[in-house]
Amino acid sequence: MRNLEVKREVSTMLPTVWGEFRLYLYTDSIEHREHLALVRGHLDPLTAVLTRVHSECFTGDVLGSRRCDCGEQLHHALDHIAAHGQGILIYLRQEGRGIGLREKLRAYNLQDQGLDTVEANLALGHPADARRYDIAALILKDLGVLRVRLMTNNPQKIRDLEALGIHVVERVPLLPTVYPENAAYLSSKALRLNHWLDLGDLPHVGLEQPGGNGQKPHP
Ligand SMILES: Nc1nc2c(ncn2[C@@H]2O[C@H](COP(=O)(O)OP(=O)(O)OP(=O)(O)O)[C@@H](O)[C@H]2O)c(=O)[nH]1
Ligand SMILES: [Zn+2]
Repeated sequence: MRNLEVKREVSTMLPTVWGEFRLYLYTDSIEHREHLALVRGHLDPLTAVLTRVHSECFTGDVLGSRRCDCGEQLHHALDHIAAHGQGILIYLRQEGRGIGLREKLRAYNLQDQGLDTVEANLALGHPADARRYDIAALILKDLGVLRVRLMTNNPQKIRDLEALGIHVVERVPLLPTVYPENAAYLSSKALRLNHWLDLGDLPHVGLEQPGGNGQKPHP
């Protein structure tokens, strides 16, 4: 089998609502997908860099879907990087936990019939999570980054990056808002995928907060 490599194809400046970033476009040598790294500030190889490794979610990231917390996590990660003045967001093209958009939308229909996010993937003949982080590790190494403060709630992502030679010196939580439309999905992430999410501690909108004092909208 061919060795996985990433190739830096283009680097350009990108002014955004979160300020100015350098945007790198990489291709991988296996599936020839285009992955992105958005870099703010000077990356000091001796300092652990505030980093988000984000998996593509067209419905959440672009359309603002409330079925999931992806769009909010993306924006929170960019808020943190902007506030810190330095950091990296890697955008991996592994839509739908690696099963692709078409299959994710089919999985949504199964979830509407009562399956949870894991059961729906399995019913369609896919693994619960088909993602890989080796491309992210190679991009970080290409950028000279071996130590990160990783913005995530996903313990598996940390284990995978550590196994690939990226030292996660700190986990920075990304706490989503609980809406009626994503409550079941967030609790499946906690219970079935072991994410560090305690729904009782999260801000709730349009739902009674379990053990809390009612509605607390996200600022
Ligand atoms: N198959 C499937 N994929 C989903 C579903 N909801 C979100 N996704 C995808 O899941 C990926 C994001 O994964 P998450 O589990 O939300 O988060 P994570 O990246 O593992 O963990 P964090 O670092 O904490 O965000 C994106 O690729 C989304 O498209 C779903 O119900 N089914
Ligand atoms: Zn999503």
